[in-house]
Amino acid sequence: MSSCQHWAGSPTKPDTIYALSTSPGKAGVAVVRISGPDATEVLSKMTMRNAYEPRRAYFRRIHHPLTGNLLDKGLVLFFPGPNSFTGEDIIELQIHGGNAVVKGVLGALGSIPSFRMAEPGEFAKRSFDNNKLDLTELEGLADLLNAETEMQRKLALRQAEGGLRVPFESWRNQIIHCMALTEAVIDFGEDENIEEGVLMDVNENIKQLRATIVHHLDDQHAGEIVRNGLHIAIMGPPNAGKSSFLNRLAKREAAIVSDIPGTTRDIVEVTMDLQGYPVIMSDTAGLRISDDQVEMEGVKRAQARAAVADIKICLLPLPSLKPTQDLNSLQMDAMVQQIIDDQTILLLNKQDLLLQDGQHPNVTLQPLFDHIQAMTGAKKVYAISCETGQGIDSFLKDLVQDLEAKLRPSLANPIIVTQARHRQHLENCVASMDAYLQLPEEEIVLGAEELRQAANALGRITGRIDVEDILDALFSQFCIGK
Ligand SMILES: Nc1nc2c(ncn2[C@@H]2O[C@H](COP(=O)(O)OP(=O)(O)OP(=O)(O)O)[C@@H](O)[C@H]2O)c(=O)[nH]1
Ligand SMILES: [K+]
Ligand SMILES: [Mg+2]
Repeated sequence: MSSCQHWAGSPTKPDTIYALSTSPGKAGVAVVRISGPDATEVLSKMTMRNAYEPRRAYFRRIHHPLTGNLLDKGLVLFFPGPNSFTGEDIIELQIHGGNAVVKGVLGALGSIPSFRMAEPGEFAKRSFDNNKLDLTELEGLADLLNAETEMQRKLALRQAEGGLRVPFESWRNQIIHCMALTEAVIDFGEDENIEEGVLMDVNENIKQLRATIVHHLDDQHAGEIVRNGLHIAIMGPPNAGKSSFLNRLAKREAAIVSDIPGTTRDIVEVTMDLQGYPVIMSDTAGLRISDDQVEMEGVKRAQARAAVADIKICLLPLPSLKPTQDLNSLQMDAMVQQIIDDQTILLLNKQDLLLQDGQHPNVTLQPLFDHIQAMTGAKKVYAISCETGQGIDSFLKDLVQDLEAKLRPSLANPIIVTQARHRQHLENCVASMDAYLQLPEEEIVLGAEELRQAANALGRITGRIDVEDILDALFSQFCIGK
């Protein structure tokens, strides 16, 4: 047995890292990934063979690299750097997914001095450090691992494949080119070495680029909505059936339902997949003035949630609106009315009670709809029943249709902002370009500085500039082995 000397780390040589890349727990197959300078060496030792062709699977006995004990049998693959995920040599061991097998293999790798267990996201970090992926691609990869709905998956995949890196880097290069031309004019003046009209061309380029970026920012926040979920708040007076509504959509008893007004206090959130759109639906406390301090805190939270929601749904108990009586006598609670705006959808609930009454089975609700819409300024009105489910499908159908109409054009755009971070830097970039365009020609030195700022803003998105703080936050989202 050769001594451990071979494996000794050195200050210049990075550690070889390893991790279980599949989920821990009993499974048919477990994948262990190894990346770093000693990866190929350990493959030879563990399989007692050399000469592996890249990216081919070999069925091998897998031994402890130091003691030679047999650990398992499985497939091994070799991905030579730099054309691997991390840019380093990578070995993948596909072993049996039993706890003891995995523990044995990880333990064996851990016994090698230059080897250590990877930190969460460390494979991805190495790939970034070796310029295999930029920051937007890494973010896309993280989003892909977190994707819950079809839309999220598509968007994340597009970004992980360089959908943002390519255009953002090209924009940045254009600005840098403009900046270089500007600096040439500063250094040499407009003498014979510099073509005439250079600054005019620069201005024209910057104007066009500015228009392009502004166009991309005008996107209804479609990418951010798909990535983070659409926030819908359910509001209304006590006992309107808000919690019943949430439960019906969630298809489970997520919130407590009772005939006691003031049942819900805390906000109850349910995430759901609405035809590929991720939605975060919040049930809130019934709006009313109460002596109960806890209930009032719930009402405060409801109002705060309404203020930040993308869509507000207000439930009202339909029987209480007395649809057969004189509509002009209709009164609405001030607190409820206050929360309704032109983006609010009104759902008049408990329609079943109206029909059950038998007194007015054929009553048309249209005059009531029109009246209440005019009175509140709401966007749309529907009659529903959480008891029978009546009307809920047609409401949902319209909701998805509206959503599609609003978001689809932006989602079809290949360059789509998916994070507030991107938006912020793009806005900064536009602001610097504006500052540049407003400067008189004599202020060319300041102008060059503005262009530098504009380029830096884009560099921050792709991770060319000031990345450490973002990286720490990002890599901590990855699990170990990614
Ligand atoms: N008949 C009938 N009863 C309903 C319907 N929706 C809800 N209810 C009943 O109305 C009562 C109140 O329902 P909840 O869902 O607790 O109402 P809420 O708006 O969440 O009430 P708070 O949390 O107290 O504000 C319960 O007894 C429900 O069973 C409906 O469509 N038809
Ligand atoms: K209730
Ligand atoms: Mg409730």
